[in-house]
Amino acid sequence: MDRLRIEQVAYSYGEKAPTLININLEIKRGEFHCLVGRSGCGKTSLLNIASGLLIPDQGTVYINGQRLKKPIADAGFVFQSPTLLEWKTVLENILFPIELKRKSTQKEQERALSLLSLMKISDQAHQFPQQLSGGQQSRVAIARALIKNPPFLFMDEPFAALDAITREEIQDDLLAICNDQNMTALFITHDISEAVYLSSHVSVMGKGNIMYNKEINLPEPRTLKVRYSEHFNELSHLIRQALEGNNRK
Ligand SMILES: Nc1ncnc2c1ncn2[C@@H]1O[C@H](COP(=O)(O)OP(=O)(O)OP(=O)(O)O)[C@@H](O)[C@H]1O
Repeated sequence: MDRLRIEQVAYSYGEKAPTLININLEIKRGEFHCLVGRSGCGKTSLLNIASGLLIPDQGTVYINGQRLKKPIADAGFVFQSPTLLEWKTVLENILFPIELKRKSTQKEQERALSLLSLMKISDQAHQFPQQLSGGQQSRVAIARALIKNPPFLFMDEPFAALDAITREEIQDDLLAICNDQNMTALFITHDISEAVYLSSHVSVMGKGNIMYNKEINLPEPRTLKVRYSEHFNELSHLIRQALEGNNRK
């Protein structure tokens, strides 16, 4: 069972005041967990600790009960900027995490093609990144993160640069893949609606701490109807209040 548990984690950059003070968080297999919080409160630092890119000064991160001491093997990452290799085609970019170490197999190439199809960019397979729109580039970055069928997906504001409609479409496609593959995801966003729509759980961070946790018990699959429902608005309002510090866990 792929499960991530963060226990009493603290972290400081050098001599600076602590960035993370006392973080406790559990993400079970198949959960989609969003982190929201004001700029500079420590979301990226927490994601880096959760994925093993940073090692905490105090406390422990457990993966399936084992203490995490290095980056999680084969975790998928997507960042705000798609960071694609300009001299490689879309298909080559998606296969790159494999080709970095060895030649990809026929099965892996088929998986890349099926991810292209799921991400609705099959027609762009042999194009280069600069020939794609921002939304298409984000889709390539997601497909690349998924090529090794990772148990964990870490995403740091991956859709921040996209227009509202493109963003909603990619959210639906991402959710379909995560549900299909029972992926465990940690996702950072500044957008409350995005957090509520995608998540099974939302955590609101204050400065260095998690101030509020909310299970998002909206119906699955998430649809346009869910997005405009009264319950969706109530949940968004609760998160908003928590961000303003008016709502404690
Ligand atoms: N490599 C670093 N060296 C020193 N300080 C850092 C480093 N990375 C982050 N910080 C500091 O840690 C604090 C939290 O930064 P972090 O990027 O984790 O916040 P965030 O909530 O993700 O912000 P944003 O929403 O703006 O991306 C900030 O005060 C930042 O200046």
